[in-house]
Amino acid sequence: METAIRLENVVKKYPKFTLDHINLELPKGCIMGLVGENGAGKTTLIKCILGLISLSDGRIYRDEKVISKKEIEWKNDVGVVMSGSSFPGNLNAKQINKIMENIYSRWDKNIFYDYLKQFHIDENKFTKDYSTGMAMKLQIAVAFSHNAKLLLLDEATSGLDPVVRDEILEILQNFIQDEECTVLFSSHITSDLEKVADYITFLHKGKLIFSENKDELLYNYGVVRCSKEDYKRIDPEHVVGLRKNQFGYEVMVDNRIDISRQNRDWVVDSTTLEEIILFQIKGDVL
Ligand SMILES: Nc1ncnc2c1ncn2[C@@H]1O[C@H](COP(=O)(O)OP(=O)(O)OP(=O)(O)O)[C@@H](O)[C@H]1O
Repeated sequence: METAIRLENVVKKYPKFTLDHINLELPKGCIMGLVGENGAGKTTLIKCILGLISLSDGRIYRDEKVISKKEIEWKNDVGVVMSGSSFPGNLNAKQINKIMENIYSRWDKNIFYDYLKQFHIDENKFTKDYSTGMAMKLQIAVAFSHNAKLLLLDEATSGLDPVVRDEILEILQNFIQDEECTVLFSSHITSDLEKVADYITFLHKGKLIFSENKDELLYNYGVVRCSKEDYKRIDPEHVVGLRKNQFGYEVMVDNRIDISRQNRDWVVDSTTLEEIILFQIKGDVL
């Protein structure tokens, strides 16, 4: 499978935080969900890819070429939605359309106006009078209207109601029908990622914990509910998290099928992305 973006030993150091030697491949034609607790480094990673911040070390490749900030094509090829950023308040969507026509060589006014209609955005309303959801929807409309090949969405669906979120997930799935198109999508709404992501990348305190195919992840991971004695019989190599409660141990393992075959009387449940993350972040010390 071809790679859209590759990070090689990427380090970004801030005084109290380090994005720590990230090696990551984003395959073309896929949606990758980026998860992690507040402050895990998701936005920092997206900003590194966009070249908005300089790297302390490492390299980022696009189509196997090192990304240079000066590349004009790169700007045309990327659609970006960052939570917290917005258009100047004294502009309306009509004016934004004019500005974008001058910025993006492949800007498509018709697509933009179709999204405005779909998202119920009044083209004459100034963005200062938008609700949070509307401001996000406008950013999304812009990101989708210049025939980008890569979409980088940072918390793009936060603050949106379930109906609009669903619409956006559907748009993302349609977008990657073109095998040249790729999405990196950070979100705390793990159910959204479970619905649409092909890969899940998990950052924790600036480190990459895993980047895996979502279906394999959900197939392989599971929770064993057992006694302390049984817990000791599980290969520690496969234990990714542990919770103790009054009834015994809950152990997150990454070889659910093997364990349930080997121990037919054990309770081994399938799990969710949210559980996998919670076990890793909040699990008891192994
Ligand atoms: N310009 C900066 N100067 C210093 N520290 C920074 C800067 N930008 C980000 N950080 C720190 O880097 C860490 C990671 O922040 P980042 O925004 O990447 O996390 P995140 O995973 O996107 O979090 P959230 O889910 O809350 O958006 C945080 O501790 C943050 O304070």
